[in-house]
Amino acid sequence: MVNGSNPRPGIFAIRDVRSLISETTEEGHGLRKAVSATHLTAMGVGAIIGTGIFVVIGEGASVAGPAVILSFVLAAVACTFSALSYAELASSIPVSGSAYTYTYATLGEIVAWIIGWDLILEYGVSVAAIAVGWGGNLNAFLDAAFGVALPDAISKSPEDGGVLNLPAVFIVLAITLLLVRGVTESARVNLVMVGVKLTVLLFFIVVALFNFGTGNFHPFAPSGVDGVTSAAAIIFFAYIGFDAVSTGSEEARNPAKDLPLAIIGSLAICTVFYVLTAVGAIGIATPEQLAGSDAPLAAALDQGAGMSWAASILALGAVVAITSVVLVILYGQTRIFFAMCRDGLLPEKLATVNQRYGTPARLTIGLGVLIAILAALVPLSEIVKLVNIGTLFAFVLVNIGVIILRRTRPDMPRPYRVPWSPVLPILGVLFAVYLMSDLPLSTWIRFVVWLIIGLAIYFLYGYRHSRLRRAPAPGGEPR
Ligand SMILES: NC(=[NH2+])NCCC[C@H](N)C(=O)O
Repeated sequence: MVNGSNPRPGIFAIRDVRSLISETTEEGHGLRKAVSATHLTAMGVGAIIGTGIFVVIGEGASVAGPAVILSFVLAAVACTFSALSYAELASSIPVSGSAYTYTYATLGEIVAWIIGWDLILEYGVSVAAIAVGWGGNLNAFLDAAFGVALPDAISKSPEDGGVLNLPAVFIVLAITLLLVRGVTESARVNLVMVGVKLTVLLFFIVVALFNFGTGNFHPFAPSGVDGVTSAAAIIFFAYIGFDAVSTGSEEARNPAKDLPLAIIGSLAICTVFYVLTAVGAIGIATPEQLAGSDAPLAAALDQGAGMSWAASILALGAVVAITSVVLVILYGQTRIFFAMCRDGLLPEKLATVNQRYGTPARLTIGLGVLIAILAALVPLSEIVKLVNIGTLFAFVLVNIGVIILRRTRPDMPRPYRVPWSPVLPILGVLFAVYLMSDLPLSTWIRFVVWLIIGLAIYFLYGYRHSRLRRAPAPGGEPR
C-alpha cells in the first residue's frame, strides 16, 4: 500500500515491503547471511527452554494440579497460531526488525514504533532479569555439586541484600562479546548449549518413566477448567522465544524456507519436550511437591525417584538453558534495535555493521553494557508478567499484520502461507488478548507508562529523523 501523493507522510505512514527488503543489503547496513536452518531452529529452542520449564512449572502445578499437563498443551496451541503468522511474515519480509518491521509495513510508523519500543522493553529488560536468575541458578548448581556458593554481597542486587550481582554482569558481558565476534560463532555456541539442555530434559523424562506411577493423577483437575486456563497463562512464558527466530531473518542463508521451518519447528520440539516433562513430573511427584520447590524438577527426582544427586544435573541444565536464552534474546534485542536505527527512528549511525565481524558491534556493546548495569542492580520478580504482556502485544500485531498484508499486498511473494487465513490469525489474536486480560492491573499500568515514554521519544526524535520523512518521494517512500 502506498500513501497516495501526500508529500509529508503522517504518523501512520506505511513502509513499502520492497524497500524494507532492499535496505538490508545496503552498503554498511548489510548483515552477514550465514545462519543455517539447524542453527535457526536451535536459536528458537535456545530462546524458548529456560526458567519456564525448570522453575515456572511448579507454579503451574499449584494452580492446575496434575492438569497442568493440559495447560502446557493449551499454551502451546495458543502459541501455534501466532507462530504460523510469524512464519508467514518472516519468510515474506525477511528483515531483522521482526514484529516491528512487519507492523511498519502494515499498520504504519507510529504503531511500528510502539511495538519496537515494546520489544526493547520485552527483550532488554528480560535479558537483565534472566541474567539475574542465571546468578541464582549458578549458585544453586555450585551448592548442589560442590557445596559452595558465592557470597550474597557479590551475587545479589541491593534490594535483595547484596551490593551488586556479579554473575549477572559477567554473563551479559560475556555473551555481548560473543555476539560481537560473529553470528556464526554465536549460533554454534548456542547449538551446543541447546544440546545440553535437551539432554538434561531427556534425562529427566527417562528417569521419570522408569519410576512412573499413576497415583498422583487423581484428582486430575482439582480447580477445573479455570485452573487449567489460569495455569496456561503462566505457562505461556515457557513458550516465548520462537518469535526471536524472526529477528535472525536477515542473517538466514535461505530465509524463505528456513525461517518457517525454524519458527514452527522450534515450537514443536519444545512442546513435545514440555508435555513429556510435565507428564513425567506428575508421574513421580505430587503437585504439592512440585509447587513447594524453587527447583521443581530436581525436587521431583529427589522425592519421586530418590535421586538427590540428580539435583546438580538439573541445576547445571538450568544454568546452561538460561545462558542460551540470554544469548538469543540479547541477539534479538540488538537486531530489532538495529532495524529501528536503520529506519531512522533511532540514531542511524548506530546501525553500522563492523566490517571485520559482520555484526552491529558498536550497538551490541552499547546495549550489552546498559543491560549489564541493569542486571547488576535490579531484582527479578514482576518482570515475568511485563515480559508476557509485551510479547502478547507483539503477537496481536503480528497476527493482524498477516490479515492486513493479505489484503493490501495480495500479490506479494509468500514462501509460507498461514493456512485458513484469516481464521487462524484471528484465533491467534483472540488467544493473545485473552491471556493479556488475565494479567494484573499493575502490569498494565507499568506497560502503559513505558509506552507513553516511548511516544514522547518518537515525537521528539523518531518522527523527524525517520527515513520515511527525510526524503519523501511521491508515494511516501524515499527513492
Ligand atoms: N522474549 C523473551 N523475553 N523471552 C523470555 C524467554 C523465556 C523462556 N521461554 C523461558 O522459559 O525462560
